[in-house]
Amino acid sequence: MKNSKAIKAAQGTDEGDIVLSVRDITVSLDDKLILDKLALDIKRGEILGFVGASGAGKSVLLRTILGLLHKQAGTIKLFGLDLDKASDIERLRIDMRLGVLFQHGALFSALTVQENVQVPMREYLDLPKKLMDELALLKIELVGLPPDAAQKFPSELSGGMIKRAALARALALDPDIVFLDEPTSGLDPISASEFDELVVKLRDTMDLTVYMVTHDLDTLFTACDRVAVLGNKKILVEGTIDDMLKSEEPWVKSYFRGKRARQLDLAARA
Ligand SMILES: Nc1ncnc2c1ncn2[C@@H]1O[C@H](COP(=O)(O)OP(=O)(O)OP(=O)(O)O)[C@@H](O)[C@H]1O
Repeated sequence: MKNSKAIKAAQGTDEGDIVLSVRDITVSLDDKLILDKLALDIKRGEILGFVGASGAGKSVLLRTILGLLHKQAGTIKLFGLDLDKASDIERLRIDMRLGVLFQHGALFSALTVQENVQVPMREYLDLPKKLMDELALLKIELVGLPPDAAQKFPSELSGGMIKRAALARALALDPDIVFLDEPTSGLDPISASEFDELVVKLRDTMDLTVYMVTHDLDTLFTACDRVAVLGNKKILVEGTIDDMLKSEEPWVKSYFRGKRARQLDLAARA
């Protein structure tokens, strides 16, 4: 366990500590059932790693939580509020407390890094340009990018810098929870591990809650407090890495006790 916030996150069962609560979510796309009465909670201050086989429905769940896909049944509560019952203004306030880093960074290629970071500010806030410029520079610095990255276009950045710029944009409104969709995919192992360290540091300093879809075993072993595994349209298993290592569920067993995972486990315990 990484720090006192993570310990608190692991202990907290109080309703107020649950940032996101998903119950009995059912989603069908093109008449194909993708998620079937799925349930999941994420507690304040924790880093939840979300894994599952390719095509299991991780992105579908994320997009459903964010309101980008329609669900057939179930409830999604963010900060204790049922999204189906939220008024427009409540929904807007909730949206302002969420940050999202989509797969592949998804920066606007025609905008500089600074302008990309300012997109959520322009969407939700009415701030003078000078203040927005200062805020964007603060976020750019926060994610470890040099100040001269602000005026660069995404095509001028390395893969690791693109992820950091996308993270800066996700943090633009000082969110309470960030959703990261495979943030380390495509990065070399050193950049990936630096990105993981950054996420942990931001969680510790900004009191963030992190929901991270990932295939990256390094990330799961080193950065995540808890892991949830999606399979058979539901959460198959959830718990700590130790719980994953003890699980007899076949997919979980082969994923977490395969050769590569065993090497990482030994390294983490050394
Ligand atoms: N908009 C859509 N319309 C129809 N089917 C879709 C749509 N989006 C996803 N699907 C289907 O839903 C299933 C789950 O896809 P999803 O992208 O959520 O998987 P995933 O677990 O995120 O996979 P990966 O790890 O490869 O990113 C797949 O069978 C996919 O083809």
